Amino acid sequence: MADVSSQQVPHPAGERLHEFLLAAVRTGPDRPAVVEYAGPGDIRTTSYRQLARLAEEYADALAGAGLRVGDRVILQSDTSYPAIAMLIACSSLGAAFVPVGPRTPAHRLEWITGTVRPALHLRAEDPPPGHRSPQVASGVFGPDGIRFEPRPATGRGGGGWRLGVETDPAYVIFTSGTTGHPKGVVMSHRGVVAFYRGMLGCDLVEATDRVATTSPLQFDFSLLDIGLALGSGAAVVPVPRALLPWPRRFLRVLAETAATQVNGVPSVWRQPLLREPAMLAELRQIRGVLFCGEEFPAHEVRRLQELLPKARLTNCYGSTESMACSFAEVPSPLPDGQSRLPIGTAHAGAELMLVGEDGSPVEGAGMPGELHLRSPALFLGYWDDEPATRRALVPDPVAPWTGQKVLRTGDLAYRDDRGDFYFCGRVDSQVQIHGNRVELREIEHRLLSCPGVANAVALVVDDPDGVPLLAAVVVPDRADGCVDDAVLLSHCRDALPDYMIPQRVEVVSELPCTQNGKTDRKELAAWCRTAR
Ligand SMILES: Nc1ncnc2c1ncn2[C@@H]1O[C@H](COS(=O)(=O)NC(=O)C[C@H](N)c2cccc(Br)c2)[C@@H](O)[C@H]1O
Repeated sequence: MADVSSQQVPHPAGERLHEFLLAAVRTGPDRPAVVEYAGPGDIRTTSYRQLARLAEEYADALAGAGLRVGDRVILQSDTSYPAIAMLIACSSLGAAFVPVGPRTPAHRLEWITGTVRPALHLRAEDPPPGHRSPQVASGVFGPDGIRFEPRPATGRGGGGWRLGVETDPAYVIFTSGTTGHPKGVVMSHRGVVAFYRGMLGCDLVEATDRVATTSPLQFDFSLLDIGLALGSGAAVVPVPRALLPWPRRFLRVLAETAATQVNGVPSVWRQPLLREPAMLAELRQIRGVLFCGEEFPAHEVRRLQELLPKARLTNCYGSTESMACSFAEVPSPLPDGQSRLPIGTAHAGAELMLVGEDGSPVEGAGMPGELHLRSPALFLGYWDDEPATRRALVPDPVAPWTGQKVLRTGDLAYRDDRGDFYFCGRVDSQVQIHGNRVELREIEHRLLSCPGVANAVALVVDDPDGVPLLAAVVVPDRADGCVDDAVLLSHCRDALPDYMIPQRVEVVSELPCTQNGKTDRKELAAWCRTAR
């Protein structure tokens, strides 16, 4: 029987993902590891011992089917007890898992399959009808084991047997790529565990906590939640994704599972804040809220702080190429007039620095620069894409002669006089409007500060004659769904130069979101081109 919890104590610096995630099985085998909401009044709890046992069962079945170190496994599932056991099993065999959502479009699945050439495609039980690559062995897995269809050939030829090591890929996550094809971010065991160790240094969670995760498995935020909970000896609470759009059902899951920490992108809070504030305020057991992925509008942060005064809000910043890299506690209450949240400084063991357009470090407070990250948690590279990797992992601007590579984030930020960083947009979201350099985020912050506005995006769209113009898409925070354009534009004129005043205002009931819950700016730009 494969022993995934690795009884021998691993070298403290040499842990792989499964050893990190199951370490608590030695100190509290019967403590809850996963708490699942199966319906009103139906809460199912799995202990660390049970999780380790299912992972061992999976690992034995996968090894018996010929899975080897270095193989890739497509893991098509939401976050769940079996999915967590499966990623632990893959890790123990040295196989990299490639998480994809249950409803991944066929062409995307085909692209990913053709790119990573997986040995196996595993789908959670009762999967929705979807794409299957006939040439890839596949199986369905659940709490009772794996059912292979048809059973993959065992003992496949070619390639020698070897031990898995910490520098091997632990997973490959596909993120949207500017080339129109997704890019595979390859993270090693060493990188993930280094990130987890840095995160645990922030003391965000205790062993008695229950960490609700609202992100899909293919978004590495879910892997943060799993590592944060299991690495702390606490429990993971997967919030069923089908319930997320319904605030009352979402909040009921948090209540019935007694979640004490709730993690997710800012947009998961928009509807509960607007439609169920009283129900949210009753969740007094929530002592922590962690969010990441994009800026959380300040007025929504203030509202959340009013409703959950005991909760510690943490703004987590980072990109999939390093999982994340900073965890900043949000001041409570957020000072009046402060519209930006700090992203803080890098977690222990990593360092964020600003680099100017001339490639030299930017030191002074208030001076903008591009964030670069020096860290042991950097990704190995983009799968089979050396040119893209070289653009992301660049020579250390401070000491290029050392050969150390740092991550060029593409994010703009500045330091305050205490040394905390503040995100201020993407390098590529700087646009030129009639020759003027415009930072779209600056316009968005002004729009968001206008009374009656719940959310807003500024973007450049071409008018019918192909001339670029500045558009604002605004979500009202009033039930009547109205926003007075004149008031909005006058509010902008009070603070922005003429060339930054939106030339077009569209009002929508809500903004389109990506699979990961972030505002989908590409979709919005396409919509603006067709609107009117
Ligand atoms: N807290 C912020 N304020 C503002 N802008 C943010 C924040 N966190 C990101 N971003 C933006 O999102 C970009 C990256 O996008 S990404 O690669 O899809 N990854 C993500 O969003 C999620 C990212 N992997 C992540 C973040 C936290 C925890 C985990 Br675990 C994972 C960054 O480069 C930033 O532009």
